[in-house]
Amino acid sequence: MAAHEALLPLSKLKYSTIKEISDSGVVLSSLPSCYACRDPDINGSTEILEEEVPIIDFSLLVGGTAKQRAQVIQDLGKACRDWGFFMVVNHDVPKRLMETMLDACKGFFNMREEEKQEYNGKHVLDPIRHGTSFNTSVEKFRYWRDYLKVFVHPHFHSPAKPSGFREISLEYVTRTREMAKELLKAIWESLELKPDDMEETLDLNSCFQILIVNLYPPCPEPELALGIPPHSDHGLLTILSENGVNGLKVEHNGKWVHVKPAPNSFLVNTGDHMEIVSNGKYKSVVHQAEVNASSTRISIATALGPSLDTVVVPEPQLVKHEHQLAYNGMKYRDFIEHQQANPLMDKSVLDLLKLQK
Ligand SMILES: O=C(O)CCC(=O)C(=O)O
Ligand SMILES: [Fe+2]
Repeated sequence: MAAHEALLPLSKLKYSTIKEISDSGVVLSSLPSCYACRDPDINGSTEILEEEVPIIDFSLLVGGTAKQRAQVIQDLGKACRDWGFFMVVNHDVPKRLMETMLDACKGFFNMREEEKQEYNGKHVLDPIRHGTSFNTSVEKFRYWRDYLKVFVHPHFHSPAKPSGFREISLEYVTRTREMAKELLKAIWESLELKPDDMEETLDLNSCFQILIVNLYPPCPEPELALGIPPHSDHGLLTILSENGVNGLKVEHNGKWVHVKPAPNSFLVNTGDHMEIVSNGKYKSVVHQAEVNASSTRISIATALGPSLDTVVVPEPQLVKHEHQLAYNGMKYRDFIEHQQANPLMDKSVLDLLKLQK
């Protein structure tokens, strides 16, 4: 890329993905203007909080004594109330599976652009989508990120290539779904709701699960760009792992916290549907992904929600206690479509459902 291409506006950019830019072999001395989505004078001054995120020991939840399980449920409740975010350690997803899944994801992004493009530019509810930024048809700027999004439950989908991706991703999403369901059950209990009601209320047998793989290649001026802008996730819980390169920031008490996960841990955040079903007791957490100048970051997010046809409303028991209904419901499919078809921004769809307090 010639030096002057760094100044080109979006409409003139000849590369379609970040991977293509970084593979082109030209060293970018500055960021192409269409990726300069933030003003360092403003963003540089947002306060960063150095705080440890809550840690949940999964082994004590599923294999501990009754007392230990009760303590983890209490800790989960506190993490959801105070943060909407926690790190899960001692889980039962094999380390080897986490590693092979990362390799399979690298394999996908390393395929030729023409092979990946088979999945480009389709409807936001298509079961397999590869793309760049978030939604380039509605964005003013681009984000420094390529993605692969795959619907994996109740119907499992997978790109046909690279070889092995289907088998590995099936195992990965199955194991992470089982873990997410255990966490959901415990969170439900922390709200003092009956666990038996959860499956039915959220139609979890047909729960919607999506796999999102994010690729963030090194960026020439990372302080001007973003991988993903501040947003909340649409589901109940999102389970995230990464390739050892940090970049996630979560909002906590009005400030940003850099998250540095322990090796082999999962990062878990509450989504908009957790906020709705809990009648606002457990808020979905706003988070963003930063990029850096030296290393490629890959994150693997898998989000679990109710079934696509469910209209989640606040649990009646919680409304009774708090004497006020805080949210309207919306069919989950419509909620997702709305979020994916518009610029990604904080809690924009959830805000539509909020009732005046
Ligand atoms: O890459 C990350 O750390 C965050 C990804 C994310 O927020 C998402 O995929 O919704
Ligand atoms: Fe997210």
